[in-house]
Amino acid sequence: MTDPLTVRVPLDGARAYDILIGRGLIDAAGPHLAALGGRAAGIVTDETVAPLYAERFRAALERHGLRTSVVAVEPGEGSKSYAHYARVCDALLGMRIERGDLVVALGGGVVGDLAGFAAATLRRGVRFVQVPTSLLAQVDSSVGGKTGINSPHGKNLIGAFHQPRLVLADTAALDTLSEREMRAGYAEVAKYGLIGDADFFGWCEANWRGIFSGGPEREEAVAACCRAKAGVVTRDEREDGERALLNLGHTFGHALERIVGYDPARLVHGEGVAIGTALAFRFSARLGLCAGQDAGRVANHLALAGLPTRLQAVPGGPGDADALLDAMAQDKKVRDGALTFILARGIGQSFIAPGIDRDAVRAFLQDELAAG
Ligand SMILES: O=C(O)C(=O)C[C@@H](O)[C@H](O)[C@H](O)COP(=O)(O)O
Repeated sequence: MTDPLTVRVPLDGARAYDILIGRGLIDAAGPHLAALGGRAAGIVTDETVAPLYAERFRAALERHGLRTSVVAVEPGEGSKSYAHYARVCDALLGMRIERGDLVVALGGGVVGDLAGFAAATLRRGVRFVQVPTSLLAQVDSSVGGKTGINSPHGKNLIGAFHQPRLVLADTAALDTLSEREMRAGYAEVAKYGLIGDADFFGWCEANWRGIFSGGPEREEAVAACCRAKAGVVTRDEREDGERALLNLGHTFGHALERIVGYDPARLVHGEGVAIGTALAFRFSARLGLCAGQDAGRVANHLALAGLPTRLQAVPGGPGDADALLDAMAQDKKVRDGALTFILARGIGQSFIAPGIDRDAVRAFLQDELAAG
């Protein structure tokens, strides 16, 4: 393999860590994990990823003296549940994973969030490594230490901040991703441009096909997103301020995921984010904050990449405006009962907008639903 790109997340002292990005890192993982110390690695994965990579990954670690065991959950958001969390914790305990050992997430965002939460709580905290195998996890969820599971009340409502010690993003793993999962991850790539980097969004408009097809644009995009996220997380690790910007599109998106019961046949996270991002821009335009032209440009680009941008695109329907508002009421950004949205003054000019009036949101959603 060629030398991977490295992005540093410069948190305090020993909590700083590297994100390595490149093709072939799954097979080359041994020395990187062995260098962290520990005798054993408890690998958490899912039943789609396991047959593709688990044996190769285990062999790579065992060649470097690590004892390995694997627990695989069902693929999909449904595994971010109390029942699966308990199963994973008990499996890791059954493997005798100690505090000095490693819990490793080998998979997409669901596996990373679930394994990370298990690592955060097992023996009150075991060291954790992310080996993300989806675009979404490589550009976003594997970095920054947000871990957790869903509740019937809403998305990611039970969780902990637990930073990984290392992230290995093997971009060759994306070659086996379905077109749909690739698109879903791309919604988070575009998000980084829309939050604070208009040039990066322009670059995405020109280069997104290369990310999908596995050209050098793929590593460039993963590194650009990780660099942006590393900066935000280092400045505001626990989301007291700026980090909330990373939630662009997520207030609407999480509500949609809850409405479909986290059913991946209807909606996956990135699709919810794509619809939510288009809505956030149209809502900003309606409030007179950003030009309608910008909202149109965002929706056009997401649609060109094959992503949904309208509520009506949710199979089985998105519920009515009140159902959506009800789902949003449990958003973690709610303060004193009022909704906080991430809105935009233009492309690359997102900002945190607290105290958003529910009636304004209801009227907007009703118009969106009526637009057909
Ligand atoms: O890392 C963050 O901070 C994010 O908000 C990134 C999001 O894209 C990601 O989906 C995150 O897991 C959502 O977190 P939540 O706090 O809104 O549940």
